Amino acid sequence: MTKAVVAKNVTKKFKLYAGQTDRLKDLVLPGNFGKEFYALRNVSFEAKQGDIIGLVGVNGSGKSTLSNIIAGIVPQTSGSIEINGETAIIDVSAGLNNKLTGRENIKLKCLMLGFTNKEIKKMEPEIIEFAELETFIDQPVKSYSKGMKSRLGFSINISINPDILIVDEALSVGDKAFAKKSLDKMKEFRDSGKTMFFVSHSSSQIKEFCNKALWLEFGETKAYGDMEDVMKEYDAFLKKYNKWSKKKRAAFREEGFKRQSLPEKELVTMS
Ligand SMILES: Nc1ncnc2c1ncn2[C@@H]1O[C@H](COP(=O)(O)OP(=O)(O)OP(=O)(O)O)[C@@H](O)[C@H]1O
Repeated sequence: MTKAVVAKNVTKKFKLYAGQTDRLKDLVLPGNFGKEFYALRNVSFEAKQGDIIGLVGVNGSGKSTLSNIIAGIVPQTSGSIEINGETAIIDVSAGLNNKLTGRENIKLKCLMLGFTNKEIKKMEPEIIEFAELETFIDQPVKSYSKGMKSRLGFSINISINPDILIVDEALSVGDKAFAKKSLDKMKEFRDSGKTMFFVSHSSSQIKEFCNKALWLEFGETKAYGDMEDVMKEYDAFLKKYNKWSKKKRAAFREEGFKRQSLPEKELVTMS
């Protein structure tokens, strides 16, 4: 079967600065100011065409960073990622232009993807109807609520029918009815044999929806493979994690954060 995405040792480093002075020094002076921080480290996986992959992990584990790299929004620092096909990302901040109206945003996004004016005119009513924005579509997006923006972003990105769809917590905003409608639309997309990455804090959504899962912990791969195997392990971890005291959770995060700040050569393989 065709490979949709092949990631090899994908690593994303950010620089953390103690303050603005450090940031400026790092820009203009020789030497190294600020502290390197690994948002992702050596993440490798293969997704076949038609795979629906759930990205799981506690807050800050690197799910959004990986989503943005797969979508081509941010580059990785090292490692490689091969993407076979057109990607689109749906996330709560949706990448909409606030100064433009809803309708202009639809046009802009579709033009950027190479659709013709005729094709856009045909797609437009469907996008507006799905987003339930008929009355507001000619208002600037800056006047929209978070839920309205998220509905518009969802509707545009699913309608352009990409080969690979990345959905980052898109169902967490807005009302239940829209979440259900979106999930149904995503099922249609899945059943047409497309590839999808699905970030959700809801284990049950991942279980309902995905055939594979990638569990990230502090930017590293904790497990990847068959959804049932990975989710069994992840749910067992969550059960344990949720019972921990605040202090124990903070210590766990502190330990992880320390590890994410370690240079590659000092890293010992995670158990
Ligand atoms: N631009 C940035 N500069 C510095 N650090 C960043 C940047 N973007 C993300 N990070 C850090 O990288 C780590 C991974 O963040 P990311 O948002 O990918 O995690 P996540 O698993 O999606 O989290 P959540 O579930 O809370 O959305 C976090 O520690 C975050 O603070």
